[in-house]
Amino acid sequence: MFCSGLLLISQHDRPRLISGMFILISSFSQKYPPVKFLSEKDRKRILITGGAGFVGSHLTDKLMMDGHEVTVVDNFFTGRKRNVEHWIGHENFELINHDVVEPLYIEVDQIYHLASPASPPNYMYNPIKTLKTNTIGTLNMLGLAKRVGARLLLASTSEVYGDPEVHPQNEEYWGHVNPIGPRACYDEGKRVAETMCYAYMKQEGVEVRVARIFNTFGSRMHMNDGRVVSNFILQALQGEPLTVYGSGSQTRAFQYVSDLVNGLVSLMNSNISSPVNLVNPTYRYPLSMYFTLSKTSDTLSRSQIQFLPEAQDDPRRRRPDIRKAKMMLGWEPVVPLEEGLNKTIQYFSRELEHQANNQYIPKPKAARQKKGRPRQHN
Ligand SMILES: O=c1ccn([C@@H]2O[C@H](COP(=O)(O)OP(=O)(O)O[C@H]3OC[C@@H](O)[C@H](O)[C@H]3O)[C@@H](O)[C@H]2O)c(=O)[nH]1
Repeated sequence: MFCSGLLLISQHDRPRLISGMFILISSFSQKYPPVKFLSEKDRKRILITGGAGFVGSHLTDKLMMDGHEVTVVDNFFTGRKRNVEHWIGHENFELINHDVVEPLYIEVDQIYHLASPASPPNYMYNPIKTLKTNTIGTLNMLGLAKRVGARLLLASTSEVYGDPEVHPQNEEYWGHVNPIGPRACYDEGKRVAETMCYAYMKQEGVEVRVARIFNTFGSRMHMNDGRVVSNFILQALQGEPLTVYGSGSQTRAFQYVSDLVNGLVSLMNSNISSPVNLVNPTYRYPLSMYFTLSKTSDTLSRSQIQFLPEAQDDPRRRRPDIRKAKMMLGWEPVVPLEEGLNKTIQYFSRELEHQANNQYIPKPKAARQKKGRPRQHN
């Protein structure tokens, strides 16, 4: 049939028809990453809000490969179709362009509620929207969980501890947050999201899980993310000085994204309804991160440092206690910092190549800083 049709079309149109046939054939034979077979009893219908984002897309990969049916909902503010495009068309996968600030009516067994910008420049970009996402968005997802009897895991944050006055921070610590500062839209947004989870649990019997996620890095971070690891790597790869805010002596604990994803899945499937810290507890200063990066790559070791004014309300010390996750989930991070950084450097190198081919190289975003002249250092 195709051949006889081909005889009737012009010489000019032939290549177009042939390339159309090629797309059709290749879309039928599309290869997906390997997916386990799960029986009806074990296979869950899982919703991931923010599933096209940095963490959400890695979680999507794990749950898809484990054999579940995954629905990703994203408004694509910081998420990207590219992050999940390898699943599009798979019978277990669905991608919905939807903002959680609007209600959603679907049937699911579990909800991983990750939707929210997470890096300081992104969540400060539109603080009202960040508040709406974390409050109205969380109410909508808890309402959905209640209606369909699903379990909901909230991606909360170490930022609920604010600028901590107690070290290390275990889950009992109530935190030290400035409720009217520039970070409040996220810190307080996540704090009230936690409050909502426990109100729905107590009043409506909704099963909730709360992960307090500390600094996470890895592939699929946005080029414009603005957090320290992506900024340092991108700046170094582009031969620019690394921007250190303040003295560079603030402390943070970092984890590679695959460790976090395993922690989220363990928590969801555990019986722990109280909050759990998830991170690699080895903590570092931004400056020491620079020295680790220098050891990891020659290009990075040649970088200069530029000291800029400190970011407003930047937590001075963050030092997690993860004994609860270890004891109650049997989870602990396994990817060494250097190995994670190496993978992330490779990812950003490829991204830069890709962007260069498209003649577009976005610059990392800067944090909102205190006023004052930058200090001069070498
Ligand atoms: O270019 C930079 C970026 C950041 N920094 C500093 O590096 C430290 C870490 O900053 P990041 O922006 O990576 O991350 P933050 O710790 O401020 O916030 C993060 O915390 C935990 C997560 O849950 C949150 O999603 C994220 O907001 C801060 O002290 C910051 O001032 C720099 O010195 N230079």
